[in-house]
Amino acid sequence: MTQWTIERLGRKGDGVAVSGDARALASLTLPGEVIEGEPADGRIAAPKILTPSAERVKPICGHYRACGGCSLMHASDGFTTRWKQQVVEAALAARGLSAPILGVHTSPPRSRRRAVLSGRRTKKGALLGFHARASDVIVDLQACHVMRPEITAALPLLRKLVVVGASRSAELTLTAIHGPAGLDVAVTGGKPMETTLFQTLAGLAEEGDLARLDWDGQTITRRRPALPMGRAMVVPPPAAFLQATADGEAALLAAVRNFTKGASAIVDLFAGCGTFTLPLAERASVHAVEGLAAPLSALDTGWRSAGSLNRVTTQIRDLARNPLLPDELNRFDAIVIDPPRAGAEAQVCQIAASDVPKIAFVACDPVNFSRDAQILADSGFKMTRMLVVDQFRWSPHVETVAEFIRT
Ligand SMILES: C[S@@+](CC[C@H](N)C(=O)[O-])C[C@H]1O[C@@H](n2cnc3c(N)ncnc32)[C@H](O)[C@@H]1O
Repeated sequence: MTQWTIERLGRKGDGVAVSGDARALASLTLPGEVIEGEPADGRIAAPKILTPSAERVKPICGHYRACGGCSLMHASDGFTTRWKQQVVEAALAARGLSAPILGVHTSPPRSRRRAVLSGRRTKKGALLGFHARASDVIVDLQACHVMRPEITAALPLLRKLVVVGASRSAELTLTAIHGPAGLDVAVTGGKPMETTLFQTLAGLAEEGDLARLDWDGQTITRRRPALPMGRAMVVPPPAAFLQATADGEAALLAAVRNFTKGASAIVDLFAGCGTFTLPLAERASVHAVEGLAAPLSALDTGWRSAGSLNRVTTQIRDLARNPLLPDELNRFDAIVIDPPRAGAEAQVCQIAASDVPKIAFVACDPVNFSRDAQILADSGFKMTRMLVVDQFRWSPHVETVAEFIRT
């Protein structure tokens, strides 16, 4: 058997194992550990740990070895916090950038309010859970330490949905969101709706006391699954993007409020359902721009029913193909931008050419964020401070919110 030493963790949390000139990835390992194993396709699937790291802890979840939902549960919280901060610092340093990091905000266990699960029918019933590591096999989940307990408690009900609604070959995607009204479940990839299936689904929605059940676009609403966004209440479209934990959202929002302090006209780019727009409208007018019509419509309805907020306007626009131009941006005194993982290169180039004095930049991919940050730095913006936010505890994901000020 070959012995390897783990040099560091790669971006997806796997150990980079080194033996002489050879390199391979080894899951569930930590830097400095000596392991034994043979690689296949560049990966040591089941490494034997010969010298464990002092940062190694016993994973608290019985599914951990198999389930791909988590990949850093074998590391101490202190290690993971430092590692996530280093991931951000290294991505920035690769572009010659740095900024004071105000801290790392980590969401507590069992706080994930939005979970995307996979389901498949079997001869005996159904499999429901996350995929196994680097595999399309579903690990049947009985317990979970990341999701809110209300979602975990609903797993038997969700499994029933898979049994009645999945055809043998297809895999269902079930998005479960927990909010003040209860559970909001959206299923895609299911059998086509017909009368008997509708009656069964309505019965299951009642049995599980679901607030809403959406089946490939057909919706059973028992209660409106409204979520607070500042003083407004918003009913997001089924399976809508939301910040993964309420606690992480609060940390991001506090930073966004702080970084846009004093602005009276704000543009919120990639606005979604209004996570930032509606709270910011308590003290400024906000123009919300987003590529999808449904979340913007939910945002607008939430703003209208809240009543007492400043003016909010909305615009559906593809900001990758058709970014807001400098002339359009210059009527605002602050920009909030929260793009998807790919970042916002096209939009950031236009911001760089504008006169807007400050930006609150929320990002979920440190490498793409660093590319965009460099464009801003090259055009005279200074990255003055940032916060690292870890809403995906025990996973390699890391988010940031940064302040940019034009110098
Ligand atoms: C990371 S989410 C942020 C949403 C919102 N700021 C929030 O915190 O809930 C990114 C948003 O960008 C939108 N989006 C993705 N690609 C887009 C594009 N090319 N143009 C405009 N919006 C886009 C998505 O629909 C999604 O709402």
